[in-house]
Amino acid sequence: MSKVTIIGATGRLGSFASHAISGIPHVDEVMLAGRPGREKSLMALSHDLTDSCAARGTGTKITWSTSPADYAGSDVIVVTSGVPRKEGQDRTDLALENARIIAPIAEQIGKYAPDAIILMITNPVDVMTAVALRYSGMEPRQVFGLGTHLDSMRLKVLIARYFQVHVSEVHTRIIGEHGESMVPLWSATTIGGIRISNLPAFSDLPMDEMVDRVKNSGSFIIKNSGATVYGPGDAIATLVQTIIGNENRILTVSSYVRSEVHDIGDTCIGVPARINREGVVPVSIRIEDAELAAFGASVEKIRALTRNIFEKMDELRSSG
Ligand SMILES: NC(=O)C1=CN([C@@H]2O[C@H](COP(=O)(O)OP(=O)(O)OC[C@H]3O[C@@H](n4cnc5c(N)ncnc54)[C@H](O)[C@@H]3O)[C@@H](O)[C@H]2O)C=CC1
Ligand SMILES: O=C([O-])CC(=O)C(=O)O
Repeated sequence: MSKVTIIGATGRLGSFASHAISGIPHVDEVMLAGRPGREKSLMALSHDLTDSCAARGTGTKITWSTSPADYAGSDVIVVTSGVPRKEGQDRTDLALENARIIAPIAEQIGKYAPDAIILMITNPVDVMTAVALRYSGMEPRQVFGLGTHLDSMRLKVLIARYFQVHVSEVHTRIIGEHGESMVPLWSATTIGGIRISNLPAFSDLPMDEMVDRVKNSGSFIIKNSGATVYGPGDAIATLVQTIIGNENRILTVSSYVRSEVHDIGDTCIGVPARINREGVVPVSIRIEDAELAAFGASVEKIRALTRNIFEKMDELRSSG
């Protein structure tokens, strides 16, 4: 029996992610969670998703709750609660506002579902993963964020199109911040198992344009359609399936890094990590000098922002 809870389920991303998760094999229950006052919306969504499961012929049970006590028994808890950015904003602009929303949610998860695995989505996702880790009191392996998994998928599609190959032939990773300082690992990019730099077309590859397109993907979609929904929603479902199916895949997610990448760490940031039912553990890697310098800068940026948010949260709490 597997139960997956989505906190923030009435939101644009939360509702589509709930739909995607309800189709994962061996997910028996999807619980839609939200704040008191959202009962009608949660109930209506649960009816709609139940109809969807009936139409797809799946037996997934859809439940809903506004009580954190009902987080109990969850194997995975996906958190999408919080404010999304508006056109012109950077994800980091949301840090304090969303930390104030995520901290109490994380405390309730730590209280009622201390054995669950938390998948953090709320932006800025690296900082919110650290907030969830701190306030849930859970172990680092139990708390991770969507990180640069979606960015890696966005880059993968661009590379596949350029080389006119099926996406499954491309392996690539973006590490670091889910944001401006993200770092593409061209040294870890292969096509059909061949390192990309060994292919003749590599010298003409518009690498900077491709990375800019990935960096601007979220803001482009938000500007023109209001929110990113299907890309992150299906990426969330992939991660949930990897946990529930105990798949041991290595995906690039925001995880607490100690020393796995050239001893740089003490922050939550996007790195390759092994994911299974026990949770998420970063994989030790060595990368090229230029990539390392960029990753170091990205870690410093996120570590400084995270510390700043922790200090502000401490001040807010001590002033009542
Ligand atoms: N990491 C990633 O790749 C992605 C992250 N996101 C992030 O996910 C979050 C949600 O995005 P959307 O679903 O588009 O937003 P939305 O506005 O449609 O939904 C927000 C959800 O949060 C809840 N919420 C808002 N304020 C709250 C509060 N004070 N306490 C408790 N719950 C509250 C709302 O009830 C709603 O369920 C944003 O922070 C967004 O930036 C979105 C897409 C991709
Ligand atoms: O861009 C945003 O704010 C939402 C997000 O993180 C993404 O889709 O990459």
